[in-house]
Amino acid sequence: MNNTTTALVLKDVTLEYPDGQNNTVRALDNVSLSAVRGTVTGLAGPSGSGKSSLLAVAATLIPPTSGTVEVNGSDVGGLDDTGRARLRREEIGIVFQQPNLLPSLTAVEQLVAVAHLRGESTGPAAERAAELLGIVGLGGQASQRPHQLSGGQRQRVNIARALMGNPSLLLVDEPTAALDHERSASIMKLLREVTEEFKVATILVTHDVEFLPLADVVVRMRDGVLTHPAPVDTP
Ligand SMILES: Nc1ncnc2c1ncn2[C@@H]1O[C@H](COP(=O)(O)OP(=O)(O)OP(=O)(O)O)[C@@H](O)[C@H]1O
Repeated sequence: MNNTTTALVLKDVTLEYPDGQNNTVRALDNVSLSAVRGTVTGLAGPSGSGKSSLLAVAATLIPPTSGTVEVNGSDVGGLDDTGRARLRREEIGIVFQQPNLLPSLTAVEQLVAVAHLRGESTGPAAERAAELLGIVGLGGQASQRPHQLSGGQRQRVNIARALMGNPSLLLVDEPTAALDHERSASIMKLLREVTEEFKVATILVTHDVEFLPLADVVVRMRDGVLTHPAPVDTP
């Protein structure tokens, strides 16, 4: 691990998808963006503007058509599949809209399963998992399975799970889409707190402009083009 303070650098990233008719759809158009550890970057923009595509490229799940992606100092373009998978495991936490927890596992087991994938042994992993669940406010729910948790609690498990690998970059896609206002506000507050506590660079895609002021930087997308940092109170 390089431990740079800038966890993500996208330089002139363009992403084109085939449209199925010998043409392409340009989802990202010359996007340049960097994200610093300990800060939240809010990413807003209308449906279809390219926000999920940007997260997928940053997550190293989709290679860009052109441009470069650096995660914690490593040039992703120079890595093979194994190298990218390792980088993802070691540097990137992902929180999707739906928590996608495994129905048969307890909250603590959801987190320990991630550690097992990284080759860690159960004892220290269970200790770290319990600590993380405490931090996200679920100290008393460690033995509960997803169906015994509320939507907000499930999203908290999801966030704790994403932090389990000690990432430098946390990519969060519409984390409150399925939650009521009060739960949304507390999830956003939690994301702010863990960003500072774990010194992750958080990129937060949200439709909910009400929560954008909690971001340190707000960027907006339109038609694949990034509108560069705007004041957080810009409507
Ligand atoms: N797998 C794909 N194949 C072809 N086109 C795609 C694919 N995924 C996305 N697109 C297109 O790329 C553009 C950007 O889509 P993207 O999902 O990144 O936008 P978004 O801002 O995340 O939208 P939303 O807010 O609705 O999730 C859109 O025109 C979309 O139709």
